[in-house]
Amino acid sequence: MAYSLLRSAELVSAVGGGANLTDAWEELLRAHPEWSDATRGAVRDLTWGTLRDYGRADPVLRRLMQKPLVEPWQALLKVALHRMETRPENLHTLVDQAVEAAAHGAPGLKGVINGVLRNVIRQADQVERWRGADEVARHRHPDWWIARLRAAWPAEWEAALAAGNLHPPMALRVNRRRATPAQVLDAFTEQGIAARELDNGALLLERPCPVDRLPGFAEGWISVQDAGAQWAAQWLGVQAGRVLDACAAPGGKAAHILELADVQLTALELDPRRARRIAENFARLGLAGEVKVGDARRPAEWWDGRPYDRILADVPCSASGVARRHPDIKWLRRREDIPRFAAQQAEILDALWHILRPGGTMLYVTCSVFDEENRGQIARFCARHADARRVATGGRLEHQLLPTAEHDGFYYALLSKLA
Ligand SMILES: C[S@@+](CC[C@H](N)C(=O)[O-])C[C@H]1O[C@@H](n2cnc3c(N)ncnc32)[C@H](O)[C@@H]1O
Repeated sequence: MAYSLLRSAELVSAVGGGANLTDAWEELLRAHPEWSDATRGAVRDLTWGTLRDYGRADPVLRRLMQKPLVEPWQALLKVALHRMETRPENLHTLVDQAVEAAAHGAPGLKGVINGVLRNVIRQADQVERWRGADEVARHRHPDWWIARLRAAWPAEWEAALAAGNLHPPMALRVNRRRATPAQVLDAFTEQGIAARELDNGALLLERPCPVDRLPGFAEGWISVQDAGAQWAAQWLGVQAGRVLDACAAPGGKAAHILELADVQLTALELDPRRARRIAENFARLGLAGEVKVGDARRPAEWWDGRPYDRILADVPCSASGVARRHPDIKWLRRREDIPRFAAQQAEILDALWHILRPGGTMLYVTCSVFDEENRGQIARFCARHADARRVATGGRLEHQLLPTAEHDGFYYALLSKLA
């Protein structure tokens, strides 16, 4: 336990210093090929959990300490507090393990760490009151994030924040070229895997499960894809013709389109490393689509001059709708990042509009919950382009999916270009 606490503290501390969690985690795994599944699981759970618990430690540590410890020891306290709150059995053993974690790297801090954590145990009721009185600790999101959501969604914001703190659900997309949802569910039942079908055909697992234990995964029957992302192919409404997925990696939505319709699809991606993952996914699923590396803002560099019938613009965004999967997002994003994302999205949309044929449609998608990237973005786009018309999908002109227990947060709006 001491070892896992320390490794997790180092990761939490790295994210606090601006590191991307996925990159830092992969680097750590490469450095420790000897780790057992149990060690990997323990470090991951502690780290992801502590980061999901944004703001829970601060009001406590602020009151119990005169000044923060140097890193990673302040992060060690946060990891320990997370563990104490989520697994309140054997608290004293946990404190001993946290002290043990400090013993080698910072023996001089053993006393402070011991004192702070034992105070947390002694003053448990007070600790709860401090957390209850602190909005950030209550909602586990940055204050500016809470304020934006509350202003935009006065009735829904609290439920959306609470759902954003849950362990993410695991949903699957069924490759309709190879199987039906009923066939997949039958195969799951035989293996004792509980799942159910949602409105849009996505399968929601009762409990997340490693993909290699899922029957049909290796055969390309299914892919992991959040249920909220599985509206894209349906709402883009593809049957035939030329389709561009302009921001395509790792290729989940592009593959879904190819599973549903015989179209000529180009999957464009700016990052060459990520573009390779699109090709790998197409190969596993037995799909034929063209993969191109290029910048959606600069069609002159990669476009063949023939307009597209349909464009999917699943643009880079704050990823605020999927923060429970990447909890470092809550620590790394700043309020001033949102207008930067919005400007980049507008640039992509404007460039893509020129290569859409008159009469064609473009589906705008983000995994953001912020208006500036969503409703506001589309309103500004329509004000700039007199030939843009909004088209209803699923009976509505736009869909802001806020995170729930079933799906992540997404925004969708379909635009058609006047012929
Ligand atoms: C939200 S993700 C796309 C997810 C993908 N559609 C799927 O369903 O699997 C956005 C992607 O756009 C890429 N991207 C960012 N800026 C881009 C640009 N200017 N042109 C093309 N791709 C870009 C990012 O590297 C990232 O892979």
